[in-house]
This record gives sequence, C-alpha cells and structure tokens, in this order.
Amino acid sequence: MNTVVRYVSRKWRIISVGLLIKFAGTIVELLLPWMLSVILDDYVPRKDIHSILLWGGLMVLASAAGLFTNVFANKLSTRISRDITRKLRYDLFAKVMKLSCTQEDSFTASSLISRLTSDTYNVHQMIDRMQRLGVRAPILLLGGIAVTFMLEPVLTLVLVAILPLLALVVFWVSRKGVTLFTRTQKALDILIRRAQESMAGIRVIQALSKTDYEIRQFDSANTEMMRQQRSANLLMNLTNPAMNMFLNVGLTAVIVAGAYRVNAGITQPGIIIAFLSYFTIILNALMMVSRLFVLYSQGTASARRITEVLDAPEEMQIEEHPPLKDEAHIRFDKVSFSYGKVRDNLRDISFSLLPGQTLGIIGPTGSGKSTLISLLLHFYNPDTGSIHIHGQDIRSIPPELLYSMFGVVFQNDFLFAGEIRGNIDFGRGLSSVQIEEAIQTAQAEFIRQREGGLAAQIAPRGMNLSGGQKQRLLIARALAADPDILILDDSSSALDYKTDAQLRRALARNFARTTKIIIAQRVSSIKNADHILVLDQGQEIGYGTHSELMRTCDSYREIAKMQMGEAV
Ligand SMILES: Nc1ncnc2c1ncn2[C@@H]1O[C@H](COP(=O)(O)OP(=O)(O)OP(=O)(O)O)[C@@H](O)[C@H]1O
Repeated sequence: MNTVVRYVSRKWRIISVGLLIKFAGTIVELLLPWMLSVILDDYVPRKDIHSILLWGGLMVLASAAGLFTNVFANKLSTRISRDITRKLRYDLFAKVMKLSCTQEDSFTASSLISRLTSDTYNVHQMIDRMQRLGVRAPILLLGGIAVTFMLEPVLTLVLVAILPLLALVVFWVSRKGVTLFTRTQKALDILIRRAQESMAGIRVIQALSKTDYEIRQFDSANTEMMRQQRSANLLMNLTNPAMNMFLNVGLTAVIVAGAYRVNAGITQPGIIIAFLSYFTIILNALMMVSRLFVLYSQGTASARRITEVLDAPEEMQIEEHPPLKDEAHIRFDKVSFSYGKVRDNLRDISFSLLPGQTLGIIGPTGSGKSTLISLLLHFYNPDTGSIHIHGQDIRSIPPELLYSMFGVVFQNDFLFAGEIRGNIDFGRGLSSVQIEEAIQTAQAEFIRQREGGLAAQIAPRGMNLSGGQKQRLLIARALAADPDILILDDSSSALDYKTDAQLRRALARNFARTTKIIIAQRVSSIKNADHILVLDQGQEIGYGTHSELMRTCDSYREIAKMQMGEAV
C-alpha cells in the first residue's frame, strides 16, 4: 500500500485542489435541508412570500453549485487516477522486463499479466473512488450528524447510538475483504494461465481432439474463479442490507420519538422533515463509506500484489570479478546449475571456444542444452563454476553490453505481428544492406518472392509462415546486427537437408569471425563444428570433433549411424 501512497503523493497539489472543490460542494449540499427547515418553520407559518422566494432561490443556487463542483471534482479525480495508474502500470511493466528468469518462474507469466491488468485496474478504482467519496462521505456523515445535533440533540442521540454497530460492520468487511479479494486475484491468475495455454496450443488441441478436455479444464478454473468471486461478493452484498437494517431501526425510533415531540410541542414539523432529510444523507454517506471500504479492501489486495513485483530485489546484479588473461572467446569452467536446487540440471560443464569457432551441442531432450544457453546469456547464475567471455566473468558484464554481443534464435522463438522488415530489424535501426545480407545468409530469399517483400505482413506468432520460413526469418534476425556470438537453439530443424547445408556453408563463409553455438538434433547440422559437446542428463558424455566422437562416444556414434547410415 505504501507504494500506491508514494505514487499518489507525487500528485498531492492537484489532488488537494480537487479535494478542496469537493469539500466546498459537499458543504453547500449539506446546507440544503437546513434551508428547507428555515422556510418551513420560519416563513411558511408567516406566509412571508418574499423570504420564501429568496430562500428558495438560494436553495436552487446552492443545488447548482453543489452539482457543478461535484461534476468538476469527479472529472479531475478521474484524470488524476488515470495518470497515476498509467505511471504505475508503466513502472510495473518496466520492472517485469527486468525480472530475473528465476523471479519470472516464481511469479508465473499469467500472474504477471493479471497484476499488470486487473490489479492495476483495482488500484485505479480505489484511487478514483477515494478522491470522489473520501472527502464527500465523511463530511456528509459527520456534518450531517453535527447539523442534526444542532437541530434536535435528543433525536440525534438515537442516531448516534447505532453508529458503533455500523462501524463494526465496516471494520469486519474491510478485514475479510482483503483476504477474499487476494484469493479472487489468484484464481484469476490461474484462469489467465489456462486461457493463454489453450490459445497458444489451439491447433494441437484441435488436432488431438482434446477440445472437450481443454473446455473442462477451463471450466474448472472458471468455476473456481466464480466461487472466489461469490464469496467476496457475498460479503459485500451482506454489507448494505446489514447497514440498512440498523439504520431503518434507528429511523423508526427517530420517527416515533419525533412525532411524540411535535405533539408535545417540544419541536417543530419543519425540523423533523429536515432531520429526516439529514437522516437520508447520513444513510447514503454510510453506504458510501462501506463501498469505500470494499474498494479499499480490493485495492489493498491488488496493491500488495503489485508491490511484490515492484519491490522484488534485483537478483542479477553486476558483480566485481577481476578479468582473466584468456585467448578463448567463451569459456565454461566447471559449471553446475539446478533450477529447483533439488538435482543438477547441468553438472560440471567445461569447454572453451576461440573466436570464430563453432560448438555443436547434441543430446536427448531434457539433457540441458537450452539451459547451457540460458547460463551463457546470464538469465540465471551458475550454482558453481564460472563463465567467461574474452576473459571477463559474465556476472561482471552489464546486461545491455552482454546482450549486444549475441544474436540468438531460441527454440520456439516467436515473431511479432507486423512487417517482415520490422521483425528483422527489431527496433535496432539496421541498414538495408545489413538486412539484405542477413536474409541471404539465412537462406530466406522466400521473402523477396512474397508480395510486398520486406513490407509483407506477418500474422501474430508468424501463423502465415511455414515452420521453415519462420526459422529462416528468425535466423536472419539473429544475424542482422552482425553479432560476436551466434546461438542457434534447434533452429534449423524445420529446414530440408539441402537448405540446412546451404545455411551452414553461408554461415562459415559470411560469419567466419563469429563464434557459434549450434544446438541440433541432426548430426549433419553440427558435423563440421570445431567442437561437439554431447550431453545426457545434464552431464558431458562426449566432447571432441565429429571423427573423435565417432571413435570415443558410443551414444554419439549410435545417433550418427541411425541418422546418416553409412554416410558417416
Ligand atoms: N524454467 C525451468 N524451471 C525448472 N526446470 C526447468 C526449466 N527449464 C528447463 N527445466 C528442466 O531442466 C532440464 C533441462 O532442460 P533443457 O530445456 O535445458 O533441455 P534441452 O536439452 O534443451 O531439451 P530439448 O532438446 O527438449 O529442448 C529438464 O529436465 C527440464 O525439465
């Protein structure tokens, strides 16, 4: 909540102006029933038409002033809360972009999406309503009680007697509300995750006739969300009737006592009518207060979730490490890593590559190939061992500098909806020559044959491209900025053998100075690499050139023979 207060306090001047206008309008509104009582009790009995018209005119003016100031202050509060939420959402998104992979894994993507969308919306609602009702409701409540006290102290005591009961309801609601709304937001996280996964895998789901299964899964998340919402709404829906009941009991007592006092000549009918108007104002003010507490509970639950992300520590901080004298471009030294710190996903991996050399990595699924790349890109810190680039420990290299060295195609990498040129350039301001050369090396000439060429549109996630076209476009993107290090993670698997061979030749020819790490399932894709690392269950089971491994590594020989027969 402190985070939200910090954002709100930056706008304290304009907020103060809005609240002041609201204050003035509410005071004017509060005077209306009292003016009515003056007309009814002082001027109507005397048939003083002049004063009645004068006071009536004043009442019309006061109503108009109340209406105008209220509308103006409400518009101002909407603008302020919109600006605050925009900044909050911006900072939250910027923070999400800087989270370490471990933090992303622990928050989960779906939860981050709901924090960015529905949680910020809840905070927006809270800030907006607090400005609209935060001044108005207490003034109407306390002011109403004060005026009624001046008009009729005895009847006001009846009203005041029920206030502790109402306070109890409000207190209880706000305490329970935070827990219930936190649970609702968590259920929303799961619902978003389900929807995201189903959308991403819709083709597979349809192809495997798993549509009904997915619908059932979604329905269960949807039902859980509804269940949580129902609990929260039940609490909120109980609030108003409970408060109404207490107030109606009070109102009945006031009417009975009021009638008795008028009959006894202790008070006047105009005062009782004004008193009843104030009673309605107080009742509405209490409803506003209870609504405020509901929004406060919801906003607080959401603000906590937002703060969790904003206050997440910077895990991948730059560390001081003295540089080594090293002729290697990339060096892994006894690197071990585990995602859950239960068992090693990579164990004791060492290798070094000179500038321009190529490392091929091969191994069964889940053997740790992509994990090794994630460590090289410093997405995670190794548990033990170290990784150096040109003798500098990657933990001591600022992220922007580190990432500028790489051209990467991840496994299942994605393309954005938009022009082909934009997808290759990726906001880096590359020249046409760089883009053309990258397309040529990536064997992506199909782009020229498409209508519109580089200006042709790509559908979301590259849905209007074949698997092989997507991969070539992604490779062109990785090559376009002429990187020092190129990483291709299983990114030529959809290419036919001929195109794959042409790609390798073009890479060797045009990017001879670039150090390359190529993860592949096909032996033919890495056969000519300077070094090949064979992984199994996170461990090195072979390292050397193709011909060395054919002699020394049974698994490698087996894979090669299976794929290439006698051609090996
Ligand atoms: N973010 C993660 N959190 C927890 N475990 C993970 C994560 N990513 C990968 N793993 C686990 O780490 C191991 C190695 O995964 P990795 O993706 O590196 O394998 P891989 O060799 O690249 O597999 P493939 O060839 O199928 O892409 C696997 O057991 C996998 O389940």
